[in-house]
Amino acid sequence: MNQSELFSQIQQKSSFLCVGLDPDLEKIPRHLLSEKDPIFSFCKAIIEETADFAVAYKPNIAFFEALGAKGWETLAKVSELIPKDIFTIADAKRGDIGNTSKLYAKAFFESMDFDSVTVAPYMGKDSVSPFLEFENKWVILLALTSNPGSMDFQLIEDKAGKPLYQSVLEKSQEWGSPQNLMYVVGATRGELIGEVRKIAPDHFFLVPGVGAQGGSLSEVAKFGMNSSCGLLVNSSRGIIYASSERDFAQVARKEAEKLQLEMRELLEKYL
Ligand SMILES: O=c1ccn([C@@H]2O[C@H](COP(=O)(O)O)[C@@H](O)[C@H]2O)c(=O)[nH]1
Repeated sequence: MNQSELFSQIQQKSSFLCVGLDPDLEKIPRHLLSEKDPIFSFCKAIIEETADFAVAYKPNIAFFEALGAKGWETLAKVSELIPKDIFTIADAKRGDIGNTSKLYAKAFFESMDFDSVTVAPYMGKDSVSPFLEFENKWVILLALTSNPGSMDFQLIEDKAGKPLYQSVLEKSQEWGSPQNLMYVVGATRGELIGEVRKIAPDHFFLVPGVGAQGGSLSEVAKFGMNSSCGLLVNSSRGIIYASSERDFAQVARKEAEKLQLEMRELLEKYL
């Protein structure tokens, strides 16, 4: 999916919601545990109920690979289930020497047909470029993450007072373009989202951290939206674990709809 197709989905659905699929056997409703593949049944129900409001799904690979070979099979089945007009993100946070990154890219873009994969910038250009070589696929580079530990490295300033995350944004724009490179920017970072937007005016941001991590959707829109929206705002636990009972999928639908209604207003306000 290219940038204008993504923007057109956002306009059609009046939504920039990404539903995060973080299925944990210890958290999914107990009645599903008797099913042949409880994680698949859980994700299927969530996707079916939330697809009207979502423009992206983000399976976090950790929750699947923790289950071994079976988890990878489930991930493949789940990714095939996502409607084709909805953007898919493999949240895998990969990146290694070029030779190895090439195989990570093949895993997510060829063996499975994800539109994008999250990548860590730490190993530099040759670790990121192999992902960028795939046509019509996206790298989503970690820039300013939502967790408290982002302070440890990302906010450290160089001698000129420039924080590391800003160097990541500037340097990486030499590797990819707004057509194949997005950035992870945490919803918990408040006004700093505006600083990121100044450095990367045309790139899409994947913004995790609303809901369970306490980030504010209205602040994200205020500081981060551009003329093509430029935002995919993720909520995982706030949607998928809103109920742990038999009604979990219907309650997830209500939570997704609530976010979409807020997003509709924000799109009307800022676009
Ligand atoms: O900076 C980051 C990067 C990735 N994540 C991931 O997004 C979801 C957030 O889940 P919630 O339940 O909505 O908090 C999860 O998969 C994280 O691994 C992030 O939170 N922050």
